[in-house]
Amino acid sequence: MLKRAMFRWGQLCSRVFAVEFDLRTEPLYFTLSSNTQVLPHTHQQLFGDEGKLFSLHVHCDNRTEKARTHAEIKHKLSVTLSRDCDVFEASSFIPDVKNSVVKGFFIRDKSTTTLSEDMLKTLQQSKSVCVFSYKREGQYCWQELWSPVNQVEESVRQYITPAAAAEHHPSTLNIRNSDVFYCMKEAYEVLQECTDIIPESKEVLKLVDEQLETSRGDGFPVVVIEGLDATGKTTLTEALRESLNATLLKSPPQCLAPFRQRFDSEPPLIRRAFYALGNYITAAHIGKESLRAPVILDRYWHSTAAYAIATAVGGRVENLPKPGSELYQWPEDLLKPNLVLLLTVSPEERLRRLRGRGQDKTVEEAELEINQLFRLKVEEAYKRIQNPACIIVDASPSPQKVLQQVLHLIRNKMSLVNNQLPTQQDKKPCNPSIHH
Ligand SMILES: Nc1ncnc2c1ncn2[C@@H]1O[C@H](COP(=O)(O)OP(=O)(O)O)[C@@H](O)[C@H]1O
Ligand SMILES: Nc1ccn([C@@H]2O[C@H](COP(=O)(O)OP(=O)(O)O)[C@@H](O)[C@H]2O)c(=O)n1
Repeated sequence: MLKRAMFRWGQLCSRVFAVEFDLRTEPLYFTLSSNTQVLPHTHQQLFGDEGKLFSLHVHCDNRTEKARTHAEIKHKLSVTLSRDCDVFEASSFIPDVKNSVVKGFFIRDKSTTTLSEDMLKTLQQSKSVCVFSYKREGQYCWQELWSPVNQVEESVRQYITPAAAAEHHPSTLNIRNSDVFYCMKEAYEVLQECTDIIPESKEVLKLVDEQLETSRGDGFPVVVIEGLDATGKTTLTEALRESLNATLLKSPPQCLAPFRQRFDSEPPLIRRAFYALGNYITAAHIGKESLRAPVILDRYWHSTAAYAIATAVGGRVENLPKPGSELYQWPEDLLKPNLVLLLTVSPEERLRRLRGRGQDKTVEEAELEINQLFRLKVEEAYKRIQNPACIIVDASPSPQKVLQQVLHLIRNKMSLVNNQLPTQQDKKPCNPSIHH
């Protein structure tokens, strides 16, 4: 059974394994070979230490089950293992082949307890988890299928062989349709697959279905304000609404608010599909509202994609998909805004504003505070998104100055596309049911 499962990933020897040993450096890459290979210093750091070494990989055909199993294991490892255990994100992939990644973890257990073995034993009973152990012999190290009783049928000893860095970081290979969705159908299908395990999915899909096809003609301008938490989006969007007599919308829309907490606790595949669908509901609202007034949007697809990419991509900013990658392309079926503005402030000013506000942050935002790398990746991903790209706005001056600067940008842009900004009297009666 174990052996069969293993080969369902494709030939093991054509795969590269990556262990995120130190998030500030490249992952450690290795392949498997039947020949012995002296490990270089870099790999000795991982394999050369004392302790028991294991890796486990989640590989099942059902993507929602796979995503949930991976998240459950991650949680279990973090709450159960002792302090003497190091757990690293690990994956196996075929270089530069999309969707070839099998995600998992590498465990280095220096404790004298059997906690990790006990847990692996339980996990291994699941048909979707494959566990390897690593043994050292002088300067060599080999991998074999792990069994608690050392009785794995046909277990083959495969020597660890260092491999060159992949051109595309493995975590970028599975982004499309797992973390970022480029058409509504793909995100919709994910929630359809979860209706049994997450009953709220049905309600979300119903809300999506209720939105009519939207096509936007030559309505009023649509301006998106993006940025990390506490960069001043709420302050600015409110001020713009006043100044331009505009309609203020958000993504995710208010109608999804009751479901947000539920989906925020789900693994990325499901969580990101939820936010992706939120954009399509907001798009339908934009279509209607922009016929009668300018629309200001507090977050839209740039946020969905930038946060998803930055979370999916491990380690350094250099690991992000390269500028120009198709992963930064706006979905073809999602209504495009006329202008996207990215508010930026220095990390120090942002922290000052966060503290001043003193309110609860989402887990992700709390992570931003301690995780400079993540913050840098979100901002960089924002800047790489194309068609429409965002214009960067320095949001460190006073609210009034930021507003003036942004009004200037909007007026410039609108005179270029020949779009009129309305006067107070121009605003047409609104449909209160879609006011957010
Ligand atoms: N231009 C500004 N200068 C100084 N403080 C600001 C400015 N804009 C917003 N703030 C303050 O920073 C905090 C976060 O602003 P907010 O508009 O809520 O950000 P966001 O909606 O992006 O999370 C609030 O306390 C707000 O009063
Ligand atoms: N259009 C959007 C908006 C938010 N999001 C997600 O929601 C989180 C931020 O939302 P938030 O409500 O905490 O942001 P603020 O409006 O409080 O700054 C991000 O972490 C994104 O993962 C998204 O994916 N797409």
